[in-house]
Amino acid sequence: MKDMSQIANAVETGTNKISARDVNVFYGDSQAIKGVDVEISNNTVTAFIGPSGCGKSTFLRCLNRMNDTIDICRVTGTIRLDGEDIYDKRVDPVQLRAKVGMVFQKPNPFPKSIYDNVAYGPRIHGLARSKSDLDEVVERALRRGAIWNEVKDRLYAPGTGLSGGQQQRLCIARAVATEPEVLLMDEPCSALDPIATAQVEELIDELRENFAVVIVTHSMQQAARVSQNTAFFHLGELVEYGETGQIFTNPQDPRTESYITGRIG
Ligand SMILES: Nc1ncnc2c1ncn2[C@@H]1O[C@H](COP(=O)(O)OP(=O)(O)OP(=O)(O)O)[C@@H](O)[C@H]1O
Repeated sequence: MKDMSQIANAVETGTNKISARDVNVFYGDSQAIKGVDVEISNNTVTAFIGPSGCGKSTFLRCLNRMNDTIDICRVTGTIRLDGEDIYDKRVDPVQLRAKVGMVFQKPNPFPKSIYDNVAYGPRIHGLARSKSDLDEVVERALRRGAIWNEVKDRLYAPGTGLSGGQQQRLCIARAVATEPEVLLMDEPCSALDPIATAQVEELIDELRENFAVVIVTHSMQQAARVSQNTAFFHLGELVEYGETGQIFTNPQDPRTESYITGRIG
């Protein structure tokens, strides 16, 4: 078993955006995450992989305090964003989630127009001073979501009327509209067909220019295609963390090797 400081220091590319130390998560009496240490780099896609139930989504939700919304969930340890403890009592979780945006497994546009889906966050966070400001914010976000060309002539049509892949890119546009610094994606392609998946994967690669992206995926091929760093979780532990190429070609822990060769999971 690797020393935790070795795991924490295993990835040295880029600057660290998020630093987690000794994170434990409990649902009631049951422990879902055990002593996780990890550094998430800026301008990098970090993939969380591991068998079903190993805690990937639970740990991802710690990074923007989405677990706060689950009554029986308790988080201990320290998670810092740019050095600031995100669990400090003075941190407003709503402001935090504007900085650390999230995209879910199933595209979940609001029952509003395409425009209003994207404008929602900037409006509540006061990011636009006028209608023309807001128009610009919406256009920039839709361009970053790689969906502008498909929707620019129907901005006032309902977001729910788009195809699944378009809805997911709309949700990505909605998440980036508040100018977050980190984008968390929980299996963002699992409800999409291969063409829409390829479009979203291409988009993820572009997004890392501006954000730290963390993606939970069941697909090792996807992790290999989109990420620079990979963290392998097993039974609530972070077993191995390193450059994606190294994790897939030269894993150091036998559990990682078993998973990537299909023997567990
Ligand atoms: N809201 C919840 N209440 C109670 N237990 C939960 C809750 N959410 C997750 N768990 C438990 O925590 C553990 C980790 O679950 P989690 O969903 O984080 O794993 P995962 O690796 O993301 O799984 P999957 O790949 O299947 O989505 C599991 O044992 C799960 O049953």
